Amino acid sequence: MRKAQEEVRKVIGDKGFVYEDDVKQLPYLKAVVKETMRLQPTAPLLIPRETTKECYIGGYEIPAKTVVYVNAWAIGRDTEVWENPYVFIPDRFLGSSIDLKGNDFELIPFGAGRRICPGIFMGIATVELSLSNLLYKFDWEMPGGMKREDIDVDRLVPGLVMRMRDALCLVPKAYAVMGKDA
Ligand code: HEM
Repeated sequence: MRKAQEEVRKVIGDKGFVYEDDVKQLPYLKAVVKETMRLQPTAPLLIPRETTKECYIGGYEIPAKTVVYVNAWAIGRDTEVWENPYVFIPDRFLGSSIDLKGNDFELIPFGAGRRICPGIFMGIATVELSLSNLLYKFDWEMPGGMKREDIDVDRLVPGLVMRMRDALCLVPKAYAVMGKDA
């Protein structure tokens, strides 16, 4: 978090607010978003699909009208694709051409192909913009007595959409930004 925060505060300076156009100057923050979506894709099994006709996937015969799930969560943790897949390393995306747009099948939190999420650009922009402003404007601390080890990001409520079982509560401390919009 500290590295992403330093980046955004350095790039935005005293401007007072991070705007959509500024985000392209925040490669580390973008890498943090990708790395988060790799490890914790919002829809771990995407949206179920049904085959319209018999087909073969990876050598397996799939009859017509079969419901198929694509496990984006498992792909994001595949040891054959990712080095140290269980470790949160945003730097792996710096200088890498892997994006979120469904071109790179090892990272598909928005799906891929004809039924890819049509809200992908709005989704990415919303996450990047809100995260960058939250890091720009506030310092974040654990609530009294809580330690990093007390947070288990893999303790989840099962469902179509991934959500932590224990809500993550952090304490914001306003950071003085001396800008026109502050
Ligand atoms: C971070 C934000 C978002 C994430 C992670 C996300 C993720 C996804 C995923 C994984 C799918 C299934 C794709 C597939 O099966 O290949 C999907 C489908 C869809 N998403 Fe999103 N989405 C996000 C934001 C949005 C927004 C902002 C909208 C609309 C404004 C939207 C509208 C839809 C719709 C309508 C579908 C169904 C598409 C279809 O089946 O043809 N999503 N999304």
